[in-house]
Amino acid sequence: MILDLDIGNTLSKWRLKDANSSEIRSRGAVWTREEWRPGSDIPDLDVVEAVRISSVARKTVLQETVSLLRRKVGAVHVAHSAPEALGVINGYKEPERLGVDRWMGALAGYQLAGGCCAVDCGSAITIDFVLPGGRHLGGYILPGLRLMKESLKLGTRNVAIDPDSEAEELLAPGRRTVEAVNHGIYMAAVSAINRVYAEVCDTEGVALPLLMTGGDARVVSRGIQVPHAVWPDMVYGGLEACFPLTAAERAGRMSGAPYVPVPVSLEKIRAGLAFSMLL
Ligand SMILES: Nc1ncnc2c1ncn2[C@@H]1O[C@H](COP(=O)(O)OP(=O)(O)O)[C@@H](O)[C@H]1O
Ligand SMILES: CC(C)(COP(=O)(O)O)[C@@H](O)C(=O)NCCC(=O)O
Ligand SMILES: [K+]
Repeated sequence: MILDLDIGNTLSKWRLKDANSSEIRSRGAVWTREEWRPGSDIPDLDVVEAVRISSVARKTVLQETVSLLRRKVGAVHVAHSAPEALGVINGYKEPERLGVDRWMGALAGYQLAGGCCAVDCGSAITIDFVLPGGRHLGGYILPGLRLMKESLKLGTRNVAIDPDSEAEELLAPGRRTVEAVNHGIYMAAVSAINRVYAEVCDTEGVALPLLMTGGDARVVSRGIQVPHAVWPDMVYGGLEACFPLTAAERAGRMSGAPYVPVPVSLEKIRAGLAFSMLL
């Protein structure tokens, strides 16, 4: 079994993948905290022959996790942001400072779709661009839905957006504080993604496939008008691409990868942008 770990600022996600059949056998998440420990909802390490880790948590969390795992598992692979990997050139001036979850998403998106816009809606919302040919442009970081809500301190922090809500409902003016807050932050997230996508495609002269991941991807995606795909395992896809262990992975296949969304034409993207700016 292969254990894949995606340690975010809020949640540490894991999944167990069968090295022979490539099937995902189980998955789960625990709060990111001092140390990642095998426990009730975390897999039994006896069946694990290799671990792959993407972590944006504090260095000590990663160090402790790795030293715990190294005692029990033969192969522990830790992903790092690099100046170049798998045909993608990191756009950061200091490439190692790019969040490794963003780097994993960019690599996975590039492997799947050639160029892409990779959006990760977690504690933060990140929007990264990779052009066909592999140049990563860098990206945008904004607070995630939960962080935006917590920063307001209006006593609404415990009333989450219902992930099953329709976008239309969430974009309407709120008529109570909690509704005004939820609809406001939803509007902020959705309009930022729509706008950034259109602006960068316009500037670069290319309509890029849009891929979304993260805990809030499903609800945010309902407000995104252009074609896109939600890929919950996108960060894991980057781990598979960087550290291929199975035959399927060595052939470039990533578990749970979606069909590549066909973007609308650049003309349509530009028309939408002009319309929204009343040009
Ligand atoms: N069951 C859940 N528990 C906690 N957060 C959730 C849950 N479902 C959705 N979320 C949302 O997902 C976010 C965490 O998403 P995730 O992509 O795991 O973040 P990160 O990678 O930053 O840890 C939270 O900030 C919250 O808005
Ligand atoms: C931007 C992030 C906080 C997003 O993390 P997440 O919301 O997935 O927990 C993370 O990618 C990070 O710590 N990045 C380092 C800074 C940067 O990418 O520029
Ligand atoms: K994120």
